[in-house]
Order: sequence, then structure tokens, then C-alpha cells
Amino acid sequence: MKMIVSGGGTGGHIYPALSLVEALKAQDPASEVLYVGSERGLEKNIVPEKGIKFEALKIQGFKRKLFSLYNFETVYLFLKSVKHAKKIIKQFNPDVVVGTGGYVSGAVLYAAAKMGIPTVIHEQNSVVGWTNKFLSRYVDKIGIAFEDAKAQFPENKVVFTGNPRAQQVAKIKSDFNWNQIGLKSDEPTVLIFGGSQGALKINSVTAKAIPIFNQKNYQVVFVTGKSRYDDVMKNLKDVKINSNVKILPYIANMPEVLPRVSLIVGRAGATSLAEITALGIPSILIPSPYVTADHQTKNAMSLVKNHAAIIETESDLNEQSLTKKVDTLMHNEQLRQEMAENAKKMGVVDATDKLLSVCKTAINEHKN
Ligand SMILES: CC(=O)N[C@H]1[C@@H](OP(=O)(O)OP(=O)(O)OC[C@H]2O[C@@H](n3ccc(=O)[nH]c3=O)[C@H](O)[C@@H]2O)O[C@H](CO)[C@@H](O)[C@@H]1O
Repeated sequence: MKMIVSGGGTGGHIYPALSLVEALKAQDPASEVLYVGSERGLEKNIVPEKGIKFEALKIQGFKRKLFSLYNFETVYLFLKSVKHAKKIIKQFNPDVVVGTGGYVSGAVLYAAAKMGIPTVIHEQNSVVGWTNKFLSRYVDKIGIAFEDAKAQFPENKVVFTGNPRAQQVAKIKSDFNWNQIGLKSDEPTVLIFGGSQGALKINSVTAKAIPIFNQKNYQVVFVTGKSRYDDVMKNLKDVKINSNVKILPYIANMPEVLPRVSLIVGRAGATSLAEITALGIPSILIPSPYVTADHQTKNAMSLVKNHAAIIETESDLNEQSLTKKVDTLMHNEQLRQEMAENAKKMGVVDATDKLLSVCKTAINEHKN
């Protein structure tokens, strides 16, 4: 099969696309894949590092103030990107084009649909993103990861697939050990991170909590996000960091690391939640209040309702509330175990197989 995938901006859109590519390659080693991303997003580094052929489009998202010079430029760049995407698609000649969200997938999937090529989009969230809403009119099939998303799309196109990243993390045989990053290998360990880019409030509160975490009988791994690392470390220049605490800019091998994590503290991005449920990891979720229609709170509540996670609002978060909640869970292995089991029941660990089969259906239906 020849497949173009497109998804960009943040890890939540990129990793599901990469999981799909990995599964396709495993099923059909002769398959050919091209990833079309944006010049600015995280994908421009993450994708080539995986040895996948990559092309970039120059594109940007809309800003809230509709009639602004910036938004006129956005429309211009979108139209230019559609033209560029058509050229790339014509040259590569794919059997199917798959989009996993982000502005760039808007241009690529729109171009492919207009060229009469089979198209599939994947929506990771319970509240449908702007790009996928726009594309839903043009594409052939839509994979979803939350039942709530169904009613927001044309009914005849939707298939529940789950998030491909869930299958990828669930099947990994990890030989990762905490001592590879300078910690003790067999200590209970909390992982704190604010999604793929880090989050300002989570970073500032966690930084203030370091002197408290220093005293604990568990380990803390604090991931700041690549672009925020220097600021965090500058603020901590006079603070002692004990050997049970590790601060990192980014974890590139998350699927290997996650099975060793005792508790996650993080945002409620949909791809993170797919990983948490696929592996069965207890979590404290701090939804981002800055996303469309507050979708992270909705994402988080699906776990909270099933006693798989606890929620903390960003406005209530401070170093005392954080360390208290982490302590409660880290000092109660049975509670963690119960939350882990409840989370695992929600995992969709055959999501990639399902999405690949949706791609095949889209191709076959085009032939008939
Ligand atoms: C601010 C924003 O718009 N966030 C959206 C974005 O989140 P974001 O890009 O943060 O996505 P998620 O939290 O869903 O996923 C993050 C992904 O990055 C990986 N990771 C993270 C940190 C790290 O150091 N290494 C690493 O590999 C995680 O394992 C995960 O696979 O996309 C999600 C999926 O559409 C949405 O639900 C989020 O609302």
C-alpha cells in the first residue's frame, strides 16, 4: 500500500500517525509512506528522526480575531498549501491519504479529496477539532476514539477505532530501566509532564514543589517540554535537586518509559489518555483550560467517571495541592492498583488494526 499521512503541530496529532505507519510497515513491509507536515510543528524533527520520508508545507492556524491581517495571510497560506499538497500527492500517487489533525492535515486531506483519492481522518478527542470538522464533508471515512465524537460527524462515515498510539504502547516489550537516566531502578516513580510541549503552570508549580519532592521516599521525573527547559532550570538555579528527582526537557522514547511509571501527573490530551488507558496507569489530570470547547476536561472526565484518574483544575493547582495529591496516591499502592485496573479496562489496544482496516475499506469502496 502507498500511504500519505498528515498530522501536525503537537505530539497528540503526530504520534497516532506514526503508530499507524509503524503498524502498516509491520503488516506490509513493501508499503511506501510519505508524511506531510508543517514547517513549524514538532513533526519536522520527530518524523525524519524515525527514518520516514517527510515533506513540509508552509501553513499556520487561524487566530481568534477573525478579520485580521494575520488571518488573511492564513487563508492565503492555506490555498498555497493546497496547491503544494496536490503536487506532492500527484508525484507520490498514494492509494490512501490519512489525516490525524492539525492545520496541515486540513490542506493535505482537502487536496486529496478534491483529486478523488481515498481519504480517512482520525479524531483523537471527544470534542471534534476545527480541522476535522471542516474535512468531514470531503473525506470518505472518519475514525474516532471517543463515542461522544460520533454525533459531531456525518453518521455514515464514522467508525470507532480508538487511538492508534494505544496499540503501539500496549504491545511494546520495554527493557527501559530508571537507572538509564540516573535514578534507582526499582523505586516507585511519578512522571510529571504537561503534554507534548510542556505547560507553563504545571512547570512553575512543579518547580516550586521540588524542595518538597526532594524529601520523599519515591522518585519524581519532571518533563518540562523542550522549549521551556531553559526557563525552568534558570528558575531552579539556586535550588538543590536531590538524587530522587530528575528534570528533563523531553522523553523521546515514551512507549518504553511509560510501563515503568507508577503515577502520571499531566494534561488530559487525548493521545496521553490513550496511552494511560492502554497500559493501565493511575493519573492525576490537570486539563488545559486553553483548548477548544474545554475538550481536555471532557477527555479527563471519561477516566474520572470510571475511577481511573483524579482531576485537578489548573486554577486550584499549587505546590501544596500537587504534593498532597501525589502523596495520597504514592503512599497507597492498593488505590493505585485499583485505578490502574479501571484505566486498563478502557484501553482500546487494537486501535491501529481497526484504523488500517478503515483505510482498506476506503480504498475498496473507491474502486467499486
Ligand atoms: C494544547 C493542545 O492543543 N493540546 C492538544 C494536543 O495535545 P498534546 O500534543 O500535548 O497531546 P497529548 O497529550 O494527547 O499527547 C502527547 C503525546 O506526546 C508524547 N510525549 C509527551 C512528552 C514527552 O516528553 N514525550 C512524548 O513523547 C506523549 O507520550 C503523547 O503521545 O493534542 C491532543 C490530541 O489531539 C489534544 O487532546 C490536546 O488538547
